[in-house]
Formats: sequence, structure tokens, C-alpha cells
Amino acid sequence: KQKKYSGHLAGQLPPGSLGLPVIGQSIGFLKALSADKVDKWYQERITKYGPVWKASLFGCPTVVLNGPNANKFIYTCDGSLLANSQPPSISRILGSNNIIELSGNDHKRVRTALVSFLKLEVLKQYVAKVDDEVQHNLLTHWHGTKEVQVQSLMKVLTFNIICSLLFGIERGPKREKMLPLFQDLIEGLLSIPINLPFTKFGRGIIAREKLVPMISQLIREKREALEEQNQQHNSHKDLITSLLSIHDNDSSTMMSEEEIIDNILALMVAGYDTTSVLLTFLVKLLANDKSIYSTIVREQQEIASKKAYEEALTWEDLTKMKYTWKVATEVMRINPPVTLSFRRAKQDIEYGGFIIPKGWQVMLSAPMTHMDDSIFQNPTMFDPTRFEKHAPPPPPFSYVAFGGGPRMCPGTELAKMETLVMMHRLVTRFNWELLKKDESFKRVPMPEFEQGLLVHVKPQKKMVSYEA
Ligand code: HEM
Repeated sequence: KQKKYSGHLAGQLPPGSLGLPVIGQSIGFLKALSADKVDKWYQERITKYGPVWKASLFGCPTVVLNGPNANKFIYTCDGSLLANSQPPSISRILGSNNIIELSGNDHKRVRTALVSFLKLEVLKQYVAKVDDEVQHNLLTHWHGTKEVQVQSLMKVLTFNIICSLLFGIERGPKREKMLPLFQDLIEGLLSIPINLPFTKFGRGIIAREKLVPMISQLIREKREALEEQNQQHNSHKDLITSLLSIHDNDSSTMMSEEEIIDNILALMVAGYDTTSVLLTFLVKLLANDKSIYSTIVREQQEIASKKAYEEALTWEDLTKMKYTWKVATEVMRINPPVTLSFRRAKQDIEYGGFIIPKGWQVMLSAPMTHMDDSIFQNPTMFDPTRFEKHAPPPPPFSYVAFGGGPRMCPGTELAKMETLVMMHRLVTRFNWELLKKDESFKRVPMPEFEQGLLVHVKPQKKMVSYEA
């Protein structure tokens, strides 16, 4: 029998167990997460309790919701009912002004400013820049080596692209100084918040303290450059310049310097691991599935055949990579890079006949819908034709690799651009084989391959002649 909730809304708490004090079900959950079996962990509870149930996770009573309607409810819910809620380590390291922490008008304002650079019409101009970073990455790290660790190289690539496009930091010592600092910062985000110099959290704080003056200096330089320039000819060379140039109605800049710093850090974190994970899964898939590999190669060779060897890709070329993107979309259906989303009830909420009390955590098992056989037939089968034009599109809020609603990933177009350019250059320049056919990965919470996905690489003929 369910306990009655005696808060201001009368009703029942969802079924389920809160387990032991503090620990709750966190250990079992983290174990399932690490083994990439969270869907099984959820399914056991859904079978037992139904689609709305409670548990205690990360020291907090939590209601877990499931299904497209639940996804829609959480993704589109007003911020005064459900707010974004992250562990305290995240806001301490990324700063309290970062977009993930904000809600209401502040969220809208900061998001509008970021999207004014990240939207497709603007990003289209930067395909050649992304291509330059991709070609440089391949020449530096893949060429001339027999064995590569794919995941770490994909991280170097996404870091470099973000440095170039978003921060306007070109190749050189500044980037090299920043990379290890960003890595410490990222490792500290999901750590136990004990601030000592040797803990992950402590190292994350130290990294923030070193990065903030570097970014401040960058902002100063860009502000000066902007003042010297004729404003009318300002062509938004990077995100920071763009943020410094856009103004509110009262002509003050839309974001303060503190806000720019916190959001620069947040964008780096949001864009670095996610896209590199997708690229790593793609490399693995293409090594194991010859039929998908050859269809992608055909699509990419067709584009390459009309261009000179190193000629930069254009936006138009990317629009012809439809099959490659369907494959990437299906990769993210089966292995979504982001699987956990947390919110917090700002007031008592009635949902599905139950009460979610104020202050409780609400967790979205969003990608459960990716494996729901009433939505995606034969869900464990890899089938990019699900996303063909003639196939019925999945119902709203059931494919949620990029989230949904007003907080849907604003980096989708950038992630797509990076993925398509890298896949084009990889399949037209290299052949590769996995050193371990089924190298597994853990989710911590992002997928990390045990050996970083080791592959044996061989440059294709043209690359050899280029070398000569
Ligand atoms: C394959 C790559 C990516 C995937 C799968 C992905 C996935 C997601 C998901 C699922 C969310 C929503 C989380 C929630 O509602 O709780 C999100 C939010 C976000 N993503 Fe991405 N992302 C990717 C790449 C990027 C890139 C390249 C950037 C920018 C450089 C970026 C920036 C952001 C930001 C700033 C948010 C927070 C938006 C807000 O709260 O309004 N992401 N992403």
C-alpha cells in the first residue's frame, strides 16, 4: 500500500523503495550505468512498479519517469515547476552563470546569445575551418602511425574545433596549455566535492582558477579588436566576438564578462565528450559492418571525386551526406552519448496520478524510448533506414539523443558538421581494423572505451602518394 503524501497537494507518492539512508540505490544504479545496462535496471522497476516510480539516487529522493509523454512533460515543463538541477560540484567548477544552471528569463537570454552563433545559418560559413582542423588532426595523429587510440584522438579533435570556432584560439601554445586544464576541469565535474589539491574535485577547482584569467585576457583582446574595427564589417569571427557584439534593446551587451566565462567553460564541457563519443562509436561500427561501411564510402567517394584532394569541404557537400547522418542518428539511438537528465521539483507536482513532492529530484530515462519496440520495431537491430524520408518519423519526444523542447541541445548542428566532415576524411583517406573486435566501454557517465578503442590504421593509396 502506498504512503499518503500530506503536503499541499493530497495524493499518493509513486511506488518504489527509497532503500538505505544516503546510499539508497546509487550503488546498484552506478554499477548498471557503468556496464551500460541502465535500461535493464529501469525495466525491472517499470515491470514491478509501472511507468512512474521512486528511488533514492545520489542522496536524493527521486521520481523516475518513462515514455514519450514523460519526456515531453520534463523537456517542456515550465522552469517554475521543474528546474534544471545538477550536482553541486558542477556549479562550483563551471560557475553559477552557466546555461545549464539557469532558468526562466536568464536562461532564455543566455541561450539566445549562444544560439545566435551556433545556429545553422551562421555555422554554415565555418565548414572549411572545421575541415582544416580535421585534416590537421589526421595528418598529425593518424598519418604515419600503425595503431591509434580513437577515443582520445576524437577528444583532441573536438577540443581543437571548439577552440577555433567558439573561442577563436588558433593552433599553438595557448591551446596546448589549455587542453590539460580542461581535462582536469571535466574530471572534477562529477566528483565527490572534497576540495583538496589531490582530489579530482580539487584539481577541477584549480583548473578553473587557472582558466578564468586566460579567458578574461582573451575577452579583453577581442573587445579591443572589436573597438578598433569598423563595427559594420564585423563578421562574427568566433563565439566570444559574437557575444561581445550583440546588444540588448538598451544597447548594453547581452552577457556580462562573468557570464561569458562560465558559458565558455560550459560549452567546452557540453561539446567535447559528446561529439567525440559519437565519432568513436562510428569508427567501431564501420569496422564491424562491411555493408554500412561500403554504402558510406560510396556516398563520400562520390563527393570526393568532384574535388581536389585537399580542397576544403563546403556546406553544399555536407548536404549530400544524408546516408552518413542517418547512420550517425541510428548510432545515437542505440548508444546515446547522454543518457541521464536531472531536474528538481520547485513545487509539489501531480503527475500520472501521483505526487512528486517539492525538492525531489526528477530523473528522465529518456533513451528508454529508443529501445521501446512499440516505437522502434526490432529495437536492438541496427537499421539506419528507420530514418529514411519515406519511413514514418518517430513520434515526438521518442527520439531524444539531443533532448527536446526549450533546452534541446543548441550544439546539434555543430555536432553534425564535425561528424560529417570527420567521417568524410576518414573513409576517403584511411582503412582501419579494430585490434579487439569487441572492445567494451563503461559509462562514467559518458561512455569510455576500455583501451580507448584501439585500431590498426592504413592510409589509402592517395595518402601514400601525398606523403611521397
Ligand atoms: C553528439 C553530440 C551531442 C549530443 C548527443 C548532445 C546531447 C545533449 C542533450 C541530450 C542535451 C539536453 C540535456 C537535458 O535536457 O537535460 C544537451 C544540452 C546542451 N548541449 Fe549538447 N549534445 C551534443 C553536442 C553539443 C555541442 C557540440 C555543443 C556546443 C558546443 C553542445 C552544447 C549543449 C548545451 C549548451 C546544452 C544545454 C542547453 C540548455 O540547457 O539550454 N552540445 N546536449
